[in-house]
Amino acid sequence: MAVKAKIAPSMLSSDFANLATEAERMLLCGADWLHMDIMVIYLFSFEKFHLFVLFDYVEALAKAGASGFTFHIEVSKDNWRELIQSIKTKGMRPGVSLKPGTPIEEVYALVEDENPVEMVLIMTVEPGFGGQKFMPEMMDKVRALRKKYPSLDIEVDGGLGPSTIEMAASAGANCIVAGSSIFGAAEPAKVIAILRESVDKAQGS
Ligand SMILES: O=C(CO)[C@@H](O)[C@H](O)COP(=O)(O)O
Ligand SMILES: [Fe+2]
Repeated sequence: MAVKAKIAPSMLSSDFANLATEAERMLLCGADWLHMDIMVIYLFSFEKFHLFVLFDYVEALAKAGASGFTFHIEVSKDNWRELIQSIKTKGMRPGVSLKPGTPIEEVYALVEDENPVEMVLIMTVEPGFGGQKFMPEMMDKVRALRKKYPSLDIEVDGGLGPSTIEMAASAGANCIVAGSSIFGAAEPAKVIAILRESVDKAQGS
């Protein structure tokens, strides 16, 4: 079953002093979603972090009008069921993300649960900052996931642009996060169109 292309400019590469204007500009350029990374530096214990802070963010993001909330499996191993439920209760789409070193098998339970995530985000760089090099070896994870779940939204994030999109799209990714390749382009609309065409072609739509 073909899945729809979703192109999501990563606001981490935008002009932070003009976020609203940048967001509007991306939507006018054809973006489907806006991708916001939230990185929390915590100075207390890991357990306290995931018990209190993560759920506070669900509340805050819902209030701010987010349509989806994707959490990292690495910090949610013990409470992902409650997290998915609270994201859905707040009217957002739940997604799970995994870092390059995390095996893809770790998210299968979340996709197959009776109250499942609706998207899996495969990081194609180490989380942290924009402008890093795409990791092609992550495409094995994308292929494995697409083979198992033909209609799942599979997102990739990190180093995506016109020179790497073929690898991601042909492996089966349909949701594409791109920061520097879009915000650094003279014509962002063209880059968004190239990313979309590549996904559409691979999906046969
Ligand atoms: O989550 C992250 C980085 O941690 C990303 O969303 C980057 O912001 C993507 O930027 P590019 O690699 O596309 O420049
Ligand atoms: Fe990101």
